[in-house]
Amino acid sequence: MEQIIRIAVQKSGRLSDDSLSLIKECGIKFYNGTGKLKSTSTNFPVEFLFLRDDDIPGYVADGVADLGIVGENELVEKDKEVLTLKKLGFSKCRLSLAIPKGQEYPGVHYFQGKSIATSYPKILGDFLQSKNIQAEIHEISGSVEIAPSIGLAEGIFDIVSSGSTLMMNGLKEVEEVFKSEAVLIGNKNLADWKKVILDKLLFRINAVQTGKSNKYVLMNVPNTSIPRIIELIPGMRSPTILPLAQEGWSSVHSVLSEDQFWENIEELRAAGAEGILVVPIEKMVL
Ligand SMILES: Nc1ncnc2c1ncn2[C@@H]1O[C@H](COP(=O)(O)OP(=O)(O)OP(=O)(O)O)[C@@H](O)[C@H]1O
Ligand SMILES: O=P(O)(O)OC[C@H]1O[C@H](OP(=O)(O)OP(=O)(O)O)[C@H](O)[C@@H]1O
Ligand SMILES: [Mg+2]
Repeated sequence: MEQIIRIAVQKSGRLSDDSLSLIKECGIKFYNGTGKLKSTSTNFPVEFLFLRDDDIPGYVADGVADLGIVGENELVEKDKEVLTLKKLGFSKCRLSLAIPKGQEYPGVHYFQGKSIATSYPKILGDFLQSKNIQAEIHEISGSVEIAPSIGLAEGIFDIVSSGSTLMMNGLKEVEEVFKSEAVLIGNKNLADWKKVILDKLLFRINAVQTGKSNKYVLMNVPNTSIPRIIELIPGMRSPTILPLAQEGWSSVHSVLSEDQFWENIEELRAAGAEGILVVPIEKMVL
């Protein structure tokens, strides 16, 4: 039998598009037709399981799936024994306490004796305990923001990203408790041959992530400025310098992180750089 590993990804929701894009950017091809809950890649030894995100930590802990992509919020809430292998940088959000907009908020003791609706009873319970607050946790599975307006609870504890769902429901965020993003998780007892496949996958993910956080930068520079420009943009090893057709000028190429580019842009121009182009990098292997 061919040796393949299983990766659990969310079937549809806030994680699924970015999870599938990352897999595709890693050059892994698979068929993803609607309704198909299992798919084997045609060019990488992996099978995908498309699941509810709630089930992913448990499936990975039990070894039904070897790897999974899930939000840290769900991972910590489910409290399963798995390895966190890599932060993936998407589906960033936070878990926060919120109360009706018109209420005054004197501090976290506001919640003493109150009722709070949430889909994250464990994370909320741990937070309240750490603050020595007794509150009634009312677990509901979705549409948590509706709870105060229908008299179900006095406050809520739920996912916030832009804050627009809170605003639309007359609520305000008062305590940020937990920051989350998507992570790649793995079973704790992967066989050695599975670890070999995992290493290949991590290598590809790293190349995609490093590419995304860097830019290829090209600029025209008078030759007299080249030493100063090299100081400003050292590049991976050192910049490439090619002569322009016009005497006394060169084209300087380098790889920079986006932040570094913006930090140095004024100095680059002051040093005489012009015609500066910034180009995205698809993959980068250091
Ligand atoms: N508004 C948001 N912005 C960014 N990330 C989010 C947002 N909402 C949720 N997430 C992240 O994406 C994960 C999945 O969110 P989603 O709303 O798709 O979950 P779900 O409704 O529980 O899906 P499922 O049907 O798979 O159980 C969350 O656990 C969280 O990590
Ligand atoms: O701060 P915001 O940008 O408004 O995002 C927060 C909302 O996003 C998620 O719900 P989603 O829209 O995914 O719907 P769901 O209830 O189906 O999970 C989450 O449950 C919040 O309700
Ligand atoms: Mg879910």
